[in-house]
Amino acid sequence: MKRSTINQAIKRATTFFESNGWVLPHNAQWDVTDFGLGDFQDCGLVLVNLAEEEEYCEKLMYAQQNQVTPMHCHAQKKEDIIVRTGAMAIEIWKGVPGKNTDEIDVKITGEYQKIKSGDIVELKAGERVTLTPGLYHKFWPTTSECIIGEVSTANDDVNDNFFINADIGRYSEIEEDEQPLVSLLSDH
Ligand SMILES: O=C(CO)[C@@H](O)[C@H](O)CO
Repeated sequence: MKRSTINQAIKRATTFFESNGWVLPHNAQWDVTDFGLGDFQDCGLVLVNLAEEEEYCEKLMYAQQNQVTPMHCHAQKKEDIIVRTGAMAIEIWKGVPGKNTDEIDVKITGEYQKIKSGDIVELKAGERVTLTPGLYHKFWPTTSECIIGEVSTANDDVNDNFFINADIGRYSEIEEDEQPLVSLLSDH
């Protein structure tokens, strides 16, 4: 991924965060990824790790319409994915996508709902979904821009992301075509 694309994504996310009243700490831990696929606009995510503790983690994320965070699950992490501004869709599977279309009980905005494995759940600002370990998920904004929160148990992006697409690498290789605006989590 080009450093210029990363810089531009950070500028755009910052503008949208600010215009929606989200103030970041001076030492914000930025993480921008195209998941190693080289097509950031279609498959990418901007993340800021707000708190990363042994017991819990909080992130703020930004994506544009139809920019997908690809299908993955976590073996350890339980997370709430929360729409802060805008709206998004999230596809949820009980196990490996396509294999199981059973009904599953998923907590949506604090209340269990029965959905079919593989269903796409639409969430608008203020709404959240609780993803337990093993639930595969893929999400994308349905509005031009979207701020997405994540509150979870311990986060380990190096060892606890299991993507369906074997070509995916969680952190992108960076092509240094201009000076970094900020250093990313993956830079150190
Ligand atoms: O868990 C999520 C989204 O479900 C993010 O925190 C990961 O960083 C994506 O790889």
